[in-house]
Amino acid sequence: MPTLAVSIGEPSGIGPEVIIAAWRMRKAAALPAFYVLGDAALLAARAGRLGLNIPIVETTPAEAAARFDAALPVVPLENWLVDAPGAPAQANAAGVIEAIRRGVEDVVAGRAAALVTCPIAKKVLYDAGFSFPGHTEFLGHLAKGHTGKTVIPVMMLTGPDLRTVPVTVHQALAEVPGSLTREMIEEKGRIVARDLVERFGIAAPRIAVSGLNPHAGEEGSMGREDIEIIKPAIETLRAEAINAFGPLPADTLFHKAARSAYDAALCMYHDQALIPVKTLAFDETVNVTLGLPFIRTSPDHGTAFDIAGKGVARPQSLMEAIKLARRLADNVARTAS
Ligand SMILES: NC(=O)C1=CN([C@@H]2O[C@H](COP(=O)(O)OP(=O)(O)OC[C@H]3O[C@@H](n4cnc5c(N)ncnc54)[C@H](O)[C@@H]3O)[C@@H](O)[C@H]2O)C=CC1
Ligand SMILES: NCC(=O)COP(=O)(O)O
Repeated sequence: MPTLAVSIGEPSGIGPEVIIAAWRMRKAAALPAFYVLGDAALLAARAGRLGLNIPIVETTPAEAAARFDAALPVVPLENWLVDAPGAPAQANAAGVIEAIRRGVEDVVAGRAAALVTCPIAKKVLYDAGFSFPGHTEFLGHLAKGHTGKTVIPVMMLTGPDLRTVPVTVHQALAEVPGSLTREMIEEKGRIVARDLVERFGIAAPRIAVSGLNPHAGEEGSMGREDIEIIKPAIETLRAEAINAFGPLPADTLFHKAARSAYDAALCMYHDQALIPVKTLAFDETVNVTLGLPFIRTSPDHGTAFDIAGKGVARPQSLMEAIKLARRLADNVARTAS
């Protein structure tokens, strides 16, 4: 069984040090084997800054699992990365993008079982000409390039007690009402329902759908999107035997009793989905992309430039992302065999 690929993400953020910390905790945490698509010199430099002297080995995806116990396996990139914690450099952008692209190539070719991505600094990449809002959309584009099929990548945050999916993702709040469509809600609802069954093993997923406006629009008096866009989308999903229900007022969707009524909440915009799950379990939550022809997970946090290089970044979310990637890849392999 192939091992997991981990893309290094933004080198000036906490990615390199949470990778190092996760590898150091591999035995205690029973972490599945992985290799880093990155730069061994950068990882050694970051370890040195933290007063650590860890063995790092340059290797290949095929040999990484056998090396994992004794050293942190690194599959080197063609682009060089500079270690400057807290000070992102545009010069690193090519390597950051290469790591993601190479990870997808490895998974598609069967050299890796799944891809785990460390956080990128979106603005740094935009300034270097990167034209995708984030990993999610870039991975959809790469997947289409490999398969020739249209791919709708769907962001889901999954924590111990809550899964949430933003229907609109990386866009200005002012643009959300105008861009929200019935088709978008239906497409994402279908993918969530399918992947909860096929990847997460939930036989009959229950999908709560939030409203957009306060009180889900208060019968149209506080906005009409809930009635005109969200409700018809739910009806379509239900007609397809998907157990979606709502639109529900978002302010009462996430308390403990409410959470027990669904397996995932389909939310209308980024913060509506991400605030509750990160507030409940910042260190345990994982970002997973549904709808791709391969498994991709990521820690829920970002680059955390404010603490990069200080040795205080917690690796738990990355470790959960690694464990989930392994579990999902194994589920998919079991179903296919
Ligand atoms: N998957 C990805 O590539 C993601 C990338 N980002 C990017 O990260 C950058 C910074 O985003 P922010 O909103 O500031 O969020 P952030 O998650 O980087 O930081 C928010 C706060 O949480 C703290 N924090 C984050 N992770 C931590 C950890 N593992 N241990 C201890 N403290 C931690 C930080 O120090 C900071 O105070 C942005 O450019 C954003 O686009 C954000 C989220 C996900
Ligand atoms: N806020 C979530 C986030 O920014 C992660 O985005 P992506 O890079 O996984 O698409």
